[in-house]
Order: sequence, then structure tokens, then C-alpha cells
Amino acid sequence: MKIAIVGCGNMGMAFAKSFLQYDLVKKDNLLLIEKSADRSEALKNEKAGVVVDTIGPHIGETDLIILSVKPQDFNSVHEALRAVIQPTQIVLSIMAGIPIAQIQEKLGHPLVIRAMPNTPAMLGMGITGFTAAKEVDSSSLRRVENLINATGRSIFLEDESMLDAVTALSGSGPAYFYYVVKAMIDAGKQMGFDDAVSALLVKQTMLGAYHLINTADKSLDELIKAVASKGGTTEAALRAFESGGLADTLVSGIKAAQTRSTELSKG
Ligand SMILES: NC(=O)C1=CN([C@@H]2O[C@H](COP(=O)(O)OP(=O)(O)OC[C@H]3O[C@@H](n4cnc5c(N)ncnc54)[C@H](OP(=O)(O)O)[C@@H]3O)[C@@H](O)[C@H]2O)C=CC1
Ligand SMILES: O=C(O)[C@@H]1CCC=N1
Repeated sequence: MKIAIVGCGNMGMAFAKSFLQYDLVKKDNLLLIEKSADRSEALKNEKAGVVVDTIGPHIGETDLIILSVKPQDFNSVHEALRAVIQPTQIVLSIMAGIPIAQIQEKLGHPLVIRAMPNTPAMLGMGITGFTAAKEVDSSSLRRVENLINATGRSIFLEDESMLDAVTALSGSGPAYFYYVVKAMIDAGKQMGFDDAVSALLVKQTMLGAYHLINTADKSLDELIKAVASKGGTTEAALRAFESGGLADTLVSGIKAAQTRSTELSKG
């Protein structure tokens, strides 16, 4: 299989590295199109694939084109791509917010799959929601699904509009987690720990607690109850979270991300 990746930043390279790791593509068959001179130089030094800086006819020789530029950069990409794209090529877009119909129209090309991964894809621990245009046949869809699964797990969604919710929940989700971890580390520092000790206490707590979610035969409410002794310290913290509306704030933040994803689709 030959693959082209247009935009080799965080996500484009997370995909490229996962494919290479599982030998799903050979470096000679991996075309990396990257505009940034610095990044392109780094990719050349890493020998991550065949690195070029612009879209040209060579892209038409690949089986799959992955679009991993920022949504606002799609406008600077689609005309060049439209001129070289071949009828049997599959396009996989991971750009937030841009609907399949818009990609099809701008590229003049029906075979489009749309996916929303997240950054743990860099470790093969991502989760990707994806959907496809009805014109994509099931064998092509399965091949792309196998590629996506090299970056972690995946879930196929019939309803494309749910990709905005995937973007808000798991696409942006790692940042919410880091935000909470950072606030906890800051609290530790305010209570007198230095950075390293506070980070150790918080990170190991998050790691252990995450594994309990998956291994303890308990609901999240039961897990909370197992920590929060009656009249104890955890209850005091949870009461402060409730009165500050923390859970509601998180929910409204996630919905703001969903709204922004929908807005991106309107350009
Ligand atoms: N980061 C994330 O957590 C996630 C991102 N996404 C989606 O993935 C896409 C990429 O995000 P991310 O990897 O973080 O972004 P990055 O900015 O890290 O990567 C995009 C790269 O594309 C380059 N680029 C821009 N225009 C062109 C062009 N015409 N030809 C070739 N390369 C070009 C950029 O160069 P330059 O910097 O010079 O503009 C940049 O190096 C976005 O659409 C985003 O919505 C999806 C899921 C998660
Ligand atoms: O913030 C963004 O727009 C992208 C999409 C999901 C994660 N990062």
C-alpha cells in the first residue's frame, strides 16, 4: 500500500509512525507532504518517509491520502489536490469539523472517510471515531480501519454529525485531563510540595485510579464512595467542587468544543 500524508504535524506523524511500527507501509511508499521548512528538515533527518514540501503529481500514485492539516489550511490544499487526485484513491480526513460533503465538493472526489483521533495515537493508545461517504466500498473501509487501529482503538459511527461530539469528548479530551492534572499539581505546590514531588503524587494517583476504573467491579459512584469516608476529607473537597459547579463547568466546556466543531464545518 502507498500512503500520502498532507500535513505532518502532531497527528500526521502519529499516524505515520504507527503505520511504520506495524509494517503497514514501507518508508519508500510513505509520502510526507509538509509545508513547514523546520519540520520537513526534521522529518528528512529522521528518515520517516519520502518528504516533499508541496502537493504534486506524485501524490496521485498513492492508494490513500491522509489530510492532516489544520481545518483552516484545507483551503490552501484542496485546489492543488483536486488537480492531481485519481478516481480510485481514498481520502482520509482527520481535520476537525470539516464535513465529508464539503471535502467531496472541494476535491471533486467521492471517496472520502472522515475520522477523529486523539494524541495518545502517538503511543498506539488513541481512540478514533470514524465514518465514511456511502461511495466508499466496504473493503476500502476495512483497509482504512485496519490502519486506524494501528494508532489504538476505533469506533465506526453511522451518523456523521456525532463526529462533532467525538471531537469534543475524546479528540480534545486529553487536554481536559492535562488541565485537571495541572490544577492538582498546582494545589500540591500551594500546600508546600516542590514541583517534582507534587507531580509524582498526582500522576501516580491518576494512573492507579484509572486502572481501578477498569479493573474494580464498581461503578464510578461506588469508586467515589470508596474514597469518601463519611465526614472526612474527600467529602469536604467534593462539596467544594459541587458548590463551585465543577461538573457542570466541565460539561459546558465539552459542549462548547462540540459547538466549535460544528462552526468549523461552516468555514
Ligand atoms: N492535535 C490534536 O489533538 C488533534 C488534531 N486533529 C486534527 O488534525 C489536524 C492536524 O492537527 P495537528 O497535527 O495538531 O496540527 P499541526 O499544526 O501539528 O500539523 C499540521 C501541519 O501541516 C502543515 N501544513 C499546513 N499547510 C500545509 C500544506 N499546504 N501542505 C503541507 N503541510 C501543510 C503545518 O505547517 P505550518 O505549521 O507551517 O502551518 C503543520 O506542520 C487538524 O485538522 C486537527 O483538527 C484531530 C484530532 C486530534
Ligand atoms: O483543538 C482542536 O481543534 C483539535 C481537534 C481535536 C483536538 N484538537
